[in-house]
Amino acid sequence: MSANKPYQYQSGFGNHFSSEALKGALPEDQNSPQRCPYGLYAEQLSGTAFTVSRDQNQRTWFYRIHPSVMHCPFQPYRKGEHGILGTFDSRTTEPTPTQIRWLPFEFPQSKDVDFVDGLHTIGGAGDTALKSGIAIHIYTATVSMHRRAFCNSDGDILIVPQQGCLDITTEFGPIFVAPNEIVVIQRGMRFSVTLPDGSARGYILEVFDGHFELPDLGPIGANGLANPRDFQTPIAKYEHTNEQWEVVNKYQGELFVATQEHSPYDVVAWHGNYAPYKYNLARFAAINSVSFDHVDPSVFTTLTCKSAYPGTAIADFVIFPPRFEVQMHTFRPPYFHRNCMSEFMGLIHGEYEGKKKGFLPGGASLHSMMTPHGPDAATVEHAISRELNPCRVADGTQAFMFESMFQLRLTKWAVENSQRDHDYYQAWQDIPITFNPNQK
Ligand SMILES: O=C(O)Cc1cc(O)ccc1O
Ligand SMILES: [Fe+2]
Repeated sequence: MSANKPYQYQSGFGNHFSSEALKGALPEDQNSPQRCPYGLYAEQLSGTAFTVSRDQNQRTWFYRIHPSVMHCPFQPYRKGEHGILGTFDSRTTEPTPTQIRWLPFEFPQSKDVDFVDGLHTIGGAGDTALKSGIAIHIYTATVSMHRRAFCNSDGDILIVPQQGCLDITTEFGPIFVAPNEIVVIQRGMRFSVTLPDGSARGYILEVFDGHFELPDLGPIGANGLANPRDFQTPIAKYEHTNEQWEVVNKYQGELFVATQEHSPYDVVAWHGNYAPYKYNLARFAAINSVSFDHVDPSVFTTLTCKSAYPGTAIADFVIFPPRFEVQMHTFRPPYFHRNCMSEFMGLIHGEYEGKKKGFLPGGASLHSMMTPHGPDAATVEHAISRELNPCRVADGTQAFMFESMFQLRLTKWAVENSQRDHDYYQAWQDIPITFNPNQK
């Protein structure tokens, strides 16, 4: 893994940021001067409807060399060939309540698959056109994007790199993310992914409505979990070239491409609160039970995309961080359960505390709404017989969960994937049955 490049960032979550690569490029007293400093053009990027309440309103003003409208018409790109979906109905996807697990997703054989071509939708719910639902994607890429930008009109994406760093150029400036960090790139933002390690694999959660926020802390108080100051937003950096670029636009789950004679990364300055950010999962300040019983994993919510139902998320991004476990007279692993939310899990590195076998870095599992699941037999055997001394759990490990109020449907790619573990149900078949009516 390459070292984190010394990029500079602005710190804070949801701040009104401002950044200029050329001193004086930001108009000082207004957004849209008749003529902007240095002859730049002002362009607004809206992340919420103009009229949403002030506390929800998100937008950014770019000061750029070319207005981004200077491009040729969009044409279909790899229609019917790419692996991406934006609508999840009976024509395209199938539901299954069975527990599903995938071994690590395979890299493409060919050495010319970039981040866009290497995207595969696993499943999702709803429809981008109605701005209702989510999608979960996997990326496996073997080459950097070359004079090509990606732009998603369908929603915000949260990228979880699992293998390989991503050096991401955005309209807001460069962001460098390594495994164990995440990056959120919101609807409509152009970005290009370079692979400093030659290849990369990871997971993507896409929400078709709303934006990710920090969860409320309630009785926890003012600090803890993901702290706002640990979120990092890039600073402006521009290039002025007249080479030909492609902008690949995901719109309604389809891809379209347009060419233009300038770099999309010609933003000299910007200000606003609609901006991408990264976060290092090692910064998560975990809160948990220090007495007894297993606490629900919601204590590990890192980011949440709220629905209209208070407390019920369109999607939560939950992590299982290294920590101490100290609960007495307690079955310590994740409990057996059936959930009214869908649970998609991935593993960045290490071994998940609920599974001794088969859940591997770069793989995934799906426990659908109300589908029974829990620790595997080997984990149970250990948990019911071990000594409950305080100890470290999940050291050297980082698992995560995309938890959603929606019922997910799976793509053919996911269902028929060569990495699907058809024996997953075996994980629970040897759980020791210890019932004895004569011994309490
Ligand atoms: O199913 C899982 O492994 C995720 C999970 C972890 C946990 O600690 C409690 C509940 C839960 O769904
Ligand atoms: Fe679960």
